Amino acid sequence: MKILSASHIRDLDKYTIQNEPISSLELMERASLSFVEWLINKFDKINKTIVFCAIGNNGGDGLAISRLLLEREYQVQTFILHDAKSNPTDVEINLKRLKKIILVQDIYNETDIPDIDSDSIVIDAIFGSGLSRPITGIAAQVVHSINQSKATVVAVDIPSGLYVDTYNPNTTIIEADFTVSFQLPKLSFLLPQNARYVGEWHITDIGLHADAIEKARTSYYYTDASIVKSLVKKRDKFSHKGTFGHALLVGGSYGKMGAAILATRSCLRSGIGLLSIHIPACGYEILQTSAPEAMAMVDKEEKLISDIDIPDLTKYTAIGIGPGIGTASQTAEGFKRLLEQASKPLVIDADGLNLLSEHKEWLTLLPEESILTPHPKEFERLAGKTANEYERLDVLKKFCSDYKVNVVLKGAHTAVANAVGDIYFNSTGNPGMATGGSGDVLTGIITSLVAQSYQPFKAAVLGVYFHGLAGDKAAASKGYTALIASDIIDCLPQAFIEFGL
Ligand SMILES: NC(=O)C1=CN([C@@H]2O[C@H](COP(=O)(O)OP(=O)(O)OC[C@H]3O[C@@H](n4cnc5c(N)ncnc54)[C@H](OP(=O)(O)O)[C@@H]3O)[C@@H](O)[C@H]2O)[C@@H](O)CC1
Ligand SMILES: [K+]
Repeated sequence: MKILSASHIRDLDKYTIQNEPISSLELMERASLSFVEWLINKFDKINKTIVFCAIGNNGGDGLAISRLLLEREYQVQTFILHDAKSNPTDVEINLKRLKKIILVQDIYNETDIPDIDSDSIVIDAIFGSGLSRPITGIAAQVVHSINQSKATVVAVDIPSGLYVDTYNPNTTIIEADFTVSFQLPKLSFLLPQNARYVGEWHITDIGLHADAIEKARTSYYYTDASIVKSLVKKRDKFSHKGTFGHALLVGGSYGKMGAAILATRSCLRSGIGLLSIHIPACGYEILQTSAPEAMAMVDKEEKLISDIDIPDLTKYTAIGIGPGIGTASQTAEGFKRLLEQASKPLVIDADGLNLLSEHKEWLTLLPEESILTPHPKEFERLAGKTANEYERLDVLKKFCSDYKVNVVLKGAHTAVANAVGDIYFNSTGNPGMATGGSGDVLTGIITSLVAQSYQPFKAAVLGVYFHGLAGDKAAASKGYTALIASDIIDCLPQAFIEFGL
């Protein structure tokens, strides 16, 4: 799915009305109906709904939602906040329609704000994607009352006060439990700093013009199943193990062989043809017993990786390095030599990233299109601090462009960025995956996909998606608390099978 800016959404709205047999009023009705259907489906029992509207189109949705709920015999109280401007026509029509059924109560000042019962559902239809400045005045007081209440809050399209795609310095924002958004996810939903405002979010399809969505230019995407389907390559019956590449993984040190093993096992489970592992000598038996499908090469050092003196690097179709290697000076030397010798993109994780942030001058040695997989703290060490997560996206784009690399910035919606400024936010995964070794599993998956000749950025997008999907399948049987990294590997087959792979 594409993620569009507020102005693109406005254009899309206009284009749909001009090019489809639908009026703006009908589109408002369709959006409102999709919201009501979601709400009724979600809550078995609805005691009372309190709908707060302003006079933009988001408020118009609120008025139509009120009517649709009343028609379905739910108890509804509707409040409307006025400002000096006249209402847009569709809002005016919906207000008239609603006033025929119930009394719509005006809010002009603080005394007009109702008490909000804890067992009610508040529907926030104050401001939507047309918010153009921070909320002040009486609207801000309404937002505070809603936030202070114990009621369940469901936002229409976007929590009032939150911008679609830019940073909110002001904090007068609805803290919704749920957000039901129309057609496309909004950039703000994907940034952890907004989680407390957005709550659990859902998208409803309101039939905005598909061609216009297709043509809209954006650098932000939400990696869903349809994107994944368009990227994956099926195996044909004449393929042999040479077709699926030969990966090299460099990992492990004394006490951290587990990281190398996890990456090895996930790489094997992700379709690799052949896999060689370079490990410290102490890891030889561990590796041969826990992953007999892989070929082991040992370092001259017993407990750590030093030389990475690997003959004929060119025979490997991908190289992954980092899991469990530590940051000893001999390892750093070996890592640097690998950077100098490698001509194909590398996949770099964990201690590999720490070595890079300790030696930033090595960033220029990275082969083009390499994939770095930092979590936010590691990224901060590599690229510097940022004031907020919107700014971090800009820094992420610049970093990728400066060094011509791909970065997988890990998080709840992992962001995969490339050198031309595209960012794909992931849709799979769960909090149970924040567990030791999860990152090593991801390194193995991405290395495997690069080795199978997926273009590195696509390999990263797919790897992140399948890692999350396997994690979701693991969580379905193990739950979040008990989930461990090996469970993710165990569920990779199911994740691939879901896409016919
Ligand atoms: N996308 C789609 O296809 C569809 C969209 N639909 C719905 O439309 C919504 C977008 O509607 P919208 O553009 O009318 O914007 P919305 O947020 O309701 O109000 C903006 C109004 O408030 C004003 N205003 C702004 N900030 C303010 C502030 N801080 N304090 C006070 N006033 C402020 C602003 O005025 P101005 O900026 O000109 O001063 C303007 O008058 C969208 O979220 C969705 O719910 C569906 O109905 C159908 C399909
Ligand atoms: K809203």
